[in-house]
Amino acid sequence: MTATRVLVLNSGSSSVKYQLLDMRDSGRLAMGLVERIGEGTSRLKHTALTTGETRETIGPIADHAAALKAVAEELTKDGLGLDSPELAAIGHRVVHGGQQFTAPTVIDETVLAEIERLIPVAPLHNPANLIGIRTAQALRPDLPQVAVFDTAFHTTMPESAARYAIDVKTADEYRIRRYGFHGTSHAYVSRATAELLGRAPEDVNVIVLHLGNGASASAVRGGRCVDTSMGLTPLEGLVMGTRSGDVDPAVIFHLMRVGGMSTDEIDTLLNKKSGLIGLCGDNDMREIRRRVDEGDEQARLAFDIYIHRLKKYIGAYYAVLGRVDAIAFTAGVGENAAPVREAAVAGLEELGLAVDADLNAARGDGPRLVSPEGARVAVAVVPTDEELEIATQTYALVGASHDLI
Ligand SMILES: Nc1ncnc2c1ncn2[C@@H]1O[C@H](COP(=O)(O)OP(=O)(O)O)[C@@H](O)[C@H]1O
Ligand SMILES: CC(=O)OP(=O)(O)O
Ligand SMILES: [Mg+2]
Repeated sequence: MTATRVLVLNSGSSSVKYQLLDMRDSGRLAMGLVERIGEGTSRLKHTALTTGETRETIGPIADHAAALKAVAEELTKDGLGLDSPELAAIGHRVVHGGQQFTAPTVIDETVLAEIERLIPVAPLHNPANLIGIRTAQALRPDLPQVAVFDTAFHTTMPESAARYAIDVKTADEYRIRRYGFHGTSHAYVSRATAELLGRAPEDVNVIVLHLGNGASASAVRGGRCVDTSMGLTPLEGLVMGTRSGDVDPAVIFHLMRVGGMSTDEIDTLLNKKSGLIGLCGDNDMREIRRRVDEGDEQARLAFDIYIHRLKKYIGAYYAVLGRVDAIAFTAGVGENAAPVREAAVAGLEELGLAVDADLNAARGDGPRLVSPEGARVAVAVVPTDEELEIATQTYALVGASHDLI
């Protein structure tokens, strides 16, 4: 039997998203999400697309290993268990791959050691990714496990964009540079945007705005990333759900010297208690918009700061690219929050940027244009699909060799 299925695991700091796909037609067989891992009331939502059935389980799931075992049990109930001979590989999202990993990679002990070495620069993400890999290896030791790195797409950035202006010797010793993240999404969305325009990716310059709980922008010239807003870690750049994005680094010295705060306290402050939640107590854009519409001043200011930063990056990447064919909004906020898209391009008509109010307000599933007809720069909503991209890259790497077995 030819093995054509790929299981994709996207392990976040407190969640696991997963999809099982059949790569003959890239169709989804099952998908789901485990949320609030390690909290009292974890939630597993599983959908078998083969039957259309959805099951939801609420109850404690102590850690990522327990979460993956619960996922494996759900798949087994639908006859899609991990013991299936049709499974060709398991693909894992790995957030930090440093400079070394520029492409999807079959995981061995050396790769695992490198992912582990990078934990200090992705403390929220790489540990969860490692547990996902080790648990999957224990369940199917015979299968190829593939790492698809968030950082890989950004390794094409020129040194002028990737380097910080700090002492070269120190930077090299500690490998301090801009790595960038969400690369799988930036790659998928920039390609899908070119397709939406009916043009080859090589001919198109796109600014991709990945606005989820974590958020990042990238400048993509002819299919290659030339700049991105996240840096050494996923803390830099845009205002996010709980992360500050850009701050003057001296804020940290000030909090240490004057505020008496420890390194860990400042790390937690900037990664978990800042961004939208730090500014107004909510990190969900739906709730923030509801409060703005009710006249809540604090939510209004949080929204305005979020938009101001976004607009600065649009302007910066416009300048980096010189010519922009499209701006693509993606991820939870980018795909769903029409007021964010409208506000982000408001006043940029001189740059050829605008949204059509009706198109922008309309809902839709697939990629779509929201700019007025004939606009110089296309403004698009392009749903991301990191799991499909990971499955495609995983199968491209191992599918062909597996067929020979
Ligand atoms: N209908 C909506 N309107 C506005 N914002 C939304 C909507 N749906 C989701 N979001 C936003 O998307 C965020 C989650 O985005 P997502 O890309 O799933 O993030 P992550 O992958 O980082 O968990 C939510 O926190 C919320 O702010
Ligand atoms: C790298 C990163 O920020 O990922 P996420 O948005 O999933 O937290
Ligand atoms: Mg995400």
